[in-house]
Amino acid sequence: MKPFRDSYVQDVDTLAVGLLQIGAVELRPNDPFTWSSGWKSPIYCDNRLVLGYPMLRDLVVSGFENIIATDFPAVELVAGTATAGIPHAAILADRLSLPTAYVRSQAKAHGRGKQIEGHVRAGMKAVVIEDTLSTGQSAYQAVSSLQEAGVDVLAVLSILSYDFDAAGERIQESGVPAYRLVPYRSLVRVARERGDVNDQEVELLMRWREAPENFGM
Ligand SMILES: O=P(O)(O)OC[C@H]1O[C@H](OP(=O)(O)OP(=O)(O)O)[C@H](O)[C@@H]1O
Ligand SMILES: O=C(O)c1cc(=O)[nH]c(=O)[nH]1
Repeated sequence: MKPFRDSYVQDVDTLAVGLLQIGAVELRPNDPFTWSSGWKSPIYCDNRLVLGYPMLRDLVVSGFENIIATDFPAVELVAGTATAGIPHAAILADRLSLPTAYVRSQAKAHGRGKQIEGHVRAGMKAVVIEDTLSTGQSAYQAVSSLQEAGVDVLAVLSILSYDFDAAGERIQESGVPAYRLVPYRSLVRVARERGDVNDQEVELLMRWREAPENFGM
């Protein structure tokens, strides 16, 4: 199975330019970011900012819609990862007139103690919406939770993926493919073309991607 899959009619460069223009991408090689996985990173991409730009937001949701129309027309549920996947999942579900739900990183410690919020039935065909795929832990934990509830997860759709080998292995193991609107390499290429980064920074960003777990150690 090919783990990382491209979107179809989505214009990757337009979307990458959009992310760069709104300042979603920040480089801090000398003061690394700490990621959700605990990894240290010279780059952070805050795709939550897309929510404040309706045209860019529309481009994202249209990109997801194209993937579904082409490869998963039978989808019955659009599930978001908490928290950053939730708004995109809700907008997409609204467009497709489908139910939406979201998956917490952990079951709630009070109330009904749920990890999956929303009405989910066993046998439903679903896609999982994620904003950024790094190690894939958040998205594929959501996939496992949904599968435990009997949901048939067809794919994970994200705005950006770093396309790490570690994520690729996780995807292969699960058998659920990951589509991304902007692959990391495209983001870096477009950033270089626009002059957002210089050749030295491009080299750092590409070298870092090969062994991301060791950065800043
Ligand atoms: O692929 P992974 O290694 O899991 O990393 C990616 C996840 O990390 C971020 O979420 P974060 O944990 O920061 O929470 P948020 O969505 O609530 O902002 C991001 O929104 C993804 O969900
Ligand atoms: O892995 C993460 O936590 C992460 C990376 C990134 O670039 N952006 C983000 O929101 N989270």
